[in-house]
Amino acid sequence: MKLQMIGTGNAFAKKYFNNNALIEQDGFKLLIDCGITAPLALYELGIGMEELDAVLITHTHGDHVGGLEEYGFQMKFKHGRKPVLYLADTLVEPLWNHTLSGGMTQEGLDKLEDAFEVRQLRAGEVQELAPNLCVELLRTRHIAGKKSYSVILNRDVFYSADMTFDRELLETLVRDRGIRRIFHEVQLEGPGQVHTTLDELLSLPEEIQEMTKLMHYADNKDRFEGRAGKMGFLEQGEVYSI
Ligand SMILES: Nc1ccn([C@@H]2O[C@@H]3COP(=O)(O)O[C@H]3[C@H]2O)c(=O)n1
Ligand SMILES: [Zn+2]
Ligand SMILES: [Zn+2]
Repeated sequence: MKLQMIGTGNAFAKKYFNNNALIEQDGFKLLIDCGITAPLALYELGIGMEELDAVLITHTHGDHVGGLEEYGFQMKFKHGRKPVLYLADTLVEPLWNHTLSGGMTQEGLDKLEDAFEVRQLRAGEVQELAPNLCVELLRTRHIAGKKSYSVILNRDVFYSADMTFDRELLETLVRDRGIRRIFHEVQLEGPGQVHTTLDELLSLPEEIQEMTKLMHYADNKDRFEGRAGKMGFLEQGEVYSI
């Protein structure tokens, strides 16, 4: 499986695109999150939106879903097909009613299913998306009143959604569920009210830090090079074999 971050920035980053990940397995391309900057980020990498086989979203913040209107419209009006959209069953209603309906509603486009081939996922259930690619959503804490789902890929890679620190979850995933790689969001400075701080991640056991790479960071990330213990930073655009 290959991972390429089309962006590694947090919601307010200007040097980095939104934290969205392109997963490739046996030629199948899955984009995890499609934020406001995703159309430009893909364009700069030379990847056409029509090359994506599916998009999966973790939660309904703009840096994770803000590019879906363009994606849906490009696919409908330029390519004449509905793109496949994976999301938790609980996000279908808020994604359409609170995010997309304003821009996308028109005759014949009255619900999410009119614009996308919607595939609902239930947290805690493993679902095969393509040959040799399965995912499981885990509900993780981000902001009160906002549902957010992290992703387990092929049963052994944990990709965090935006989330507050959850030491118990991370330790359990590694100890009991055989997770061998962790891609985790990070807030480099300040209190982690809705995100996980670098200091919190630095308090994890070394063997967990060694399997962890950081993403969703602020524009001043370079100041923190060498200050992330055994963890490294994911770099935007680079292709990783995972
Ligand atoms: N209670 C909140 C809610 C949101 N925010 C900021 O808004 C951003 C939305 O995208 P995000 O990537 O989840 O990061 C959130 C915080 O920066 C915040 O700081 N506190
Ligand atoms: Zn975010
Ligand atoms: Zn968020």
